Amino acid sequence: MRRGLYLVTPDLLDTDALLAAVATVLPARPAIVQYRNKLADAALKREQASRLLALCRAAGVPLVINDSLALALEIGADGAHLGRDDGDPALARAALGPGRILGVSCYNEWQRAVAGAAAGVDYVAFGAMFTSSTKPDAPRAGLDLLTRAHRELRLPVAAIGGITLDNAPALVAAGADLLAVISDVFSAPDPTARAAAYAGLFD
Ligand SMILES: Cc1ncc(COP(=O)(O)OP(=O)(O)O)c(N)n1
Ligand SMILES: Cc1nc(C(=O)O)sc1CCOP(=O)(O)O
Ligand SMILES: [Mg+2]
Repeated sequence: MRRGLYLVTPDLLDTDALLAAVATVLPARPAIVQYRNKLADAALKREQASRLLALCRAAGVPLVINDSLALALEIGADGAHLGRDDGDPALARAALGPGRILGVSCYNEWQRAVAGAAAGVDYVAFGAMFTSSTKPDAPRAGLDLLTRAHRELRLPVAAIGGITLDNAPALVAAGADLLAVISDVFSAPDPTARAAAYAGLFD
């Protein structure tokens, strides 16, 4: 897995608008795109995820599905991202096989990262690193968790929550390999340039 920007999609119900938004940032070669939509129903999620998969495949960028291992398997996505209520990572690893990406949310809990590593995940994610307008009530995680995970787990470390181009260098310095971002890229005046600037942090 490459280090770099980990783009998470905004909650758009207009599928053409969603695809256009992601197409705009793919030239910046994000390390991963995650399909996340908290507003869509199951049928719309299936349609959006399938069309995003085709788009990301054409660009050579892996697409990971948030919340649903079943949807990831159904559409043949490149992986799944599981939160606290999204199932057992060890079972997900077995279902995905070794070749696809599995990530877990660890919030501010070190033990979740240790358990994820034991279950064979491909990355562990900590957050919220900063106050997030997308998820204002997310508990905050310290930079020390990134550093500890970088030192003690042989896994890529993702950071999420309130990340901006201004605070991102501190996360990379602390040990983050992946910067998971929604609003700072998709709400930027020039999302392509903003995504490229994130990629530049890993040169
Ligand atoms: C890379 C990454 N890290 C954490 C999350 C949060 O996942 P989760 O806890 O399942 O919360 P929701 O995203 O479903 O609101 C994530 N999506 N991606
Ligand atoms: C989806 C999500 N999960 C978080 C966590 O802390 O687990 S924070 C978050 C929102 C990320 O969006 P933005 O880049 O706009 O802050
Ligand atoms: Mg989730």
